[in-house]
Amino acid sequence: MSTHTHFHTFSCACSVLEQEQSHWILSLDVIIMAKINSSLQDLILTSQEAKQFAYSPYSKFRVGAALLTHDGRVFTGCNVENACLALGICAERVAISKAVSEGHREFKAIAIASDTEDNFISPCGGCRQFMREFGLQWEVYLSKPNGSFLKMTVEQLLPASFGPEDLLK
Ligand SMILES: O=c1ccn([C@H]2C[C@H](O)[C@@H](CO)O2)c(=O)[nH]1
Ligand SMILES: [Zn+2]
Repeated sequence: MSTHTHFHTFSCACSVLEQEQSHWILSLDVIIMAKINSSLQDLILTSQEAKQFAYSPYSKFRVGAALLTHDGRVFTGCNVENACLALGICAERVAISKAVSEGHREFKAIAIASDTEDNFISPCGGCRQFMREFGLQWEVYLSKPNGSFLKMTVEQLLPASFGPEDLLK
């Protein structure tokens, strides 16, 4: 009898512990998600800040990008146009080139910002290929000025692509 009571008490304590544990795990999940969301918001905000430096006197179309590396560094870029119009370069390629030129080739995500309110700013075909060079499974955040975004992978943006592996065959 006493063993049973003891067992009962123990199992009660156990289920309370389990509940507490799952509560903590849930809370931790919420904290982790909140952290991921806030760092994502940060990345989008950083791309909006980078947009301020856009040199786009010809198109008057400002674009900013913020690239997050595997080791947590962020490289920014803006579009840089030229009187020889064809020489202009996109924000995304500036950010990627800045990172690569400082030894970073592994990327987690890139956020892109423009002033367009009606649609999520989408990277041009050239930039998609430029991103693809450094992997297919990383994230591209196409954003609007209000901070809303569309999340896509490089592969979704450039399916059936040609890449560095194809040259090794
Ligand atoms: O995703 C994009 C789309 C456009 N542009 C630039 C190129 C050009 O300077 C201007 C108008 O196309 O915007 C970017 O930098 N990134
Ligand atoms: Zn581009």
